[in-house]
Amino acid sequence: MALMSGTALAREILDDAARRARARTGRKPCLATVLAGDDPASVTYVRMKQKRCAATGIDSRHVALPASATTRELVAAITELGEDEAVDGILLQHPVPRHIDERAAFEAIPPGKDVDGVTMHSFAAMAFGLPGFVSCTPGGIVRLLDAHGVDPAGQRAVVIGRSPILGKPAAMLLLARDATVTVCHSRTANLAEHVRQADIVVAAVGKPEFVRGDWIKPGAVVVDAGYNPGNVGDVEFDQARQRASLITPVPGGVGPVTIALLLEQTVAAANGEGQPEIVQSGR
Ligand SMILES: Nc1nc(=O)c2c([nH]1)NC[C@@H]1CN(c3ccc(C(=O)N[C@@H](CCC(=O)O)C(=O)O)cc3)C=[N+]21
Repeated sequence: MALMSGTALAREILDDAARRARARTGRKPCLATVLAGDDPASVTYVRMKQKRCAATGIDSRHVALPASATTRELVAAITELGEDEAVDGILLQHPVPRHIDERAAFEAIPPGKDVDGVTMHSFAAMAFGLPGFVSCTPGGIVRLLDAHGVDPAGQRAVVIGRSPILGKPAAMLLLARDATVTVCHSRTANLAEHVRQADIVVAAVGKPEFVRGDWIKPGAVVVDAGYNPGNVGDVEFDQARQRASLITPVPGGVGPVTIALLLEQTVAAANGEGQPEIVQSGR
């Protein structure tokens, strides 16, 4: 078993982003973070993102809305950031309070500022293999595989979880890399049987140690994208590591790479790169 560490890769991505910040504009890029409510885990995650911005030469601006904010109020706040020329990227922290229409809020982010890759535009571009911003955790997973010499082409990949910003886009990106992708979820029958067949396992359920170590096929590559309180992943790490050829630790695996991608895409947005293009057939 070898560890698929994310800290070194994140460092590389961030160093590169820091070097390219200001390249075109002469000013620092700016990431706006938006948080509705005061969920303690979300507050911590947003703070981590802001700290990483500061260390990378990226300005950040924070918009805090009360948990009682309406969909209209959240959409209005995001629309304003979208129109603000000083803002290059917008991150709306997920999850939002239950009464808010999260999809409507995400769609208020203009595609060119969707550095978190959460809009329908970004998802479609990702699914069609067109230029655009990728969802940060799924993008980070593919970068981790690349950095460790894992080519998904022709491999059986099992993604556990189908959330709009994690499992589903992760499946699309693995498909784009020619993996044979199975998406498992809460209604999947015989989950263990699916996982036992997998050359690459991506765990994105959000349940601590939900994926049992003895489900892992010997030699498989295991990516744990679970964020649970207390820094516990979705995979039973100690048991899984005895079977896996490569496995991401938690912490120090997918998490740091996720944030690195967010900042990389913020710099790209500021430099006018990754700007989604409308593709016309010309026919
Ligand atoms: N719109 C949106 N985009 C997101 O990307 C998003 C989100 N909402 N909501 C919540 C999840 C969670 N998330 C994490 C990112 C990095 C770490 C991370 O770097 N964790 C450190 C540990 C941190 C610690 O020590 O507490 C690690 O894994 O090494 C964790 C969690 C992004 N998310």
